[in-house]
Amino acid sequence: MTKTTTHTITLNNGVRIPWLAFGTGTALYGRNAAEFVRVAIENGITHLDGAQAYANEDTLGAGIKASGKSRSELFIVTKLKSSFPGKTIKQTLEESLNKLGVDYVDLFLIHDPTPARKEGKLKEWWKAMEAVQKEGLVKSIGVSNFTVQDLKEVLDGAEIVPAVNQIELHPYVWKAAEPIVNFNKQHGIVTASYGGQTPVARVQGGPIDEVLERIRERLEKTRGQPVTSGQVLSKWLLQKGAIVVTTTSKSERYMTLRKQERNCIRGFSCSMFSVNER
Ligand SMILES: NC(=O)C1=CN([C@@H]2O[C@H](COP(=O)(O)OP(=O)(O)OC[C@H]3O[C@@H](n4cnc5c(N)ncnc54)[C@H](O)[C@@H]3O)[C@@H](O)[C@H]2O)C=CC1
Ligand SMILES: O=CCc1c[nH]c2ccccc12
Repeated sequence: MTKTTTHTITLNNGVRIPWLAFGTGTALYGRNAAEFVRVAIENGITHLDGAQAYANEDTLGAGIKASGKSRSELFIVTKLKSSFPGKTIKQTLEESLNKLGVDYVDLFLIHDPTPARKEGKLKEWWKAMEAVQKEGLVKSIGVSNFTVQDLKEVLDGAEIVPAVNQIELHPYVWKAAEPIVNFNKQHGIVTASYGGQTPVARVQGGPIDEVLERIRERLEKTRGQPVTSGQVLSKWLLQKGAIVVTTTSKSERYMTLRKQERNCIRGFSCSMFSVNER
């Protein structure tokens, strides 16, 4: 039986969040995610990143059920959609819990601040997020795609500090992201990253390709085992103190978490992708 990942980062409320998350957006957006989720959990992944906007919370729930894991063994995340006409934030969450087949989620994020920012409702949305945590429908609340300005507005008067700010993070956005990562850290907010594989998955031939290949070759030589560029990028994220939210629609790419966990603890880079990933 694959050992589940135990490498975690501690949130500002003492909750421990597994460092590696399987995402059900992007490659799995609007698709049946059940089998991918089940295989991810079978490979030891316990942190599952979902969203109301991904149109697949029901199949995320099906994959969780098919995994046979107990609720307490998993860290389940969903995100508040940007528009919910005629509904309260609590009502959208209750719909998510029903689709996921769970009584609570471990982390509930505001997915995108844009609509609330435009309507001057960021504080109002955050108060509603605080309320659902107090009611026990979620263990932790956080945000996603928040700027420093958005965070300052929410923190002014907040009873609960966001536990997480999930943002796009990889070397190509570091100049813009660094101030947000630093602000997160200064305020006890854990940075979760998405898009971490962009330099190899979406922007080949970019300016870091050469240095990425030099690092990959050096690690492969010193470690005496195959190393992928994706693993180097994951390690870069870990060194920034970030949670790594990634995904794949090719379940054969999974590396067992035992190998990843062992490599991570040894300070080696880790990725969900097989060592044959190119
Ligand atoms: N909060 C938000 O607004 C957002 C959240 N997310 C979450 O993060 C998750 C992961 O986001 P991604 O951008 O997909 O993560 P990512 O940047 O880690 O990319 C993963 C994708 O890259 C592909 N890949 C990896 N290595 C590759 C290689 N060497 N060559 C070609 N392709 C390669 C994989 O097959 C997979 O489809 C999403 O599923 C979602 O759950 C994603 C975007 C926005
Ligand atoms: O999370 C993935 C990117 C994203 C941000 N907002 C939305 C809304 C609908 C689908 C995907 C996304």
